[in-house]
Amino acid sequence: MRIALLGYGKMGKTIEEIAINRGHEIVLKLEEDIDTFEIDKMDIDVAIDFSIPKAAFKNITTCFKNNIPVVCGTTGWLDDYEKAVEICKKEDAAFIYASNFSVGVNLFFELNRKLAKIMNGMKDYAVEIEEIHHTQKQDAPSGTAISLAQQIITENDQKNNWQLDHAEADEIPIKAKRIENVPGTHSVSYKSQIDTIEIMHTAKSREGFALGAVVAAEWIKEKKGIFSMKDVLSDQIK
Ligand SMILES: NC(=O)C1=CN([C@@H]2O[C@H](COP(=O)(O)OP(=O)(O)OC[C@H]3O[C@@H](n4cnc5c(N)ncnc54)[C@H](O)[C@@H]3O)[C@@H](O)[C@H]2O)C=CC1
Ligand SMILES: O=C(O)C1=N[C@H](C(=O)O)C[C@H](O)C1
Repeated sequence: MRIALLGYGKMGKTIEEIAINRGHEIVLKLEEDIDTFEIDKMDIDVAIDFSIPKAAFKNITTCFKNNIPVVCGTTGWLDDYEKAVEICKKEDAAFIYASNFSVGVNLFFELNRKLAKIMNGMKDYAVEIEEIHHTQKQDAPSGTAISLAQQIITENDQKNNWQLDHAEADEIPIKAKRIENVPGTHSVSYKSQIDTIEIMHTAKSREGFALGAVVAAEWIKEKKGIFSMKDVLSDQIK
């Protein structure tokens, strides 16, 4: 596959290594405005966007307009997600966004959903999410923490929203910590006066995120439409 990397930072470089090992070719390493490249002439099979929040929407929609399928892992731009979906449909293109591409976190999402269902109505327990990332991260809370909160909100009759740090009774508090070199740690805890129930995912490196993004790119190459990582992993995660 001929892959365009939209964003060539920590994730772009890890994806490059894995993609080449899987027999793909990197034909573009974008670190600036996408308009400076004639991507319509580059014969790109799939674009993988791990850039920055303010560049993601333009990168992605430029690809849709040039009939290039997009895998996007950039977080912190989701206010424009619905607009991107509309453009994708209008252009008959293909799109996968995931706040987290690792298989481990997608298993963790399933666990979170099930635990949220069990804990719904357990009034002695207060739910809380914590995420820890490296100090260069531009957005807070992490996209993964927002996905975890949205899953809990779907299952929990008492919670309608999430809030960074201090939350009202109907909100889930998310704590975001920044510590040098941490690739990504997420926990969901339910605390009562007498005990705590906690689930946690700890990424040991960026390899899982990058491998998931390359697998998603291989999966979406010949498809049209809007997909999720759950679609990509449907054979593995029931
Ligand atoms: N969904 C997932 O599984 C994961 C998502 N992420 C997200 O991916 C994004 C990138 O993460 P990192 O690689 O760690 O960040 P990074 O800061 O190392 O890399 C970002 C790159 O984007 C480039 N860039 C700046 N302006 C650009 C533009 N207009 N077009 C294209 N590229 C541009 C920068 O030069 C930089 O090289 C973040 O939003 C992060 O939250 C990170 C890890 C996993
Ligand atoms: O910025 C990162 O590094 C990460 N971002 C993603 C997020 O915001 O959830 C995924 C992963 O945790 C690493």
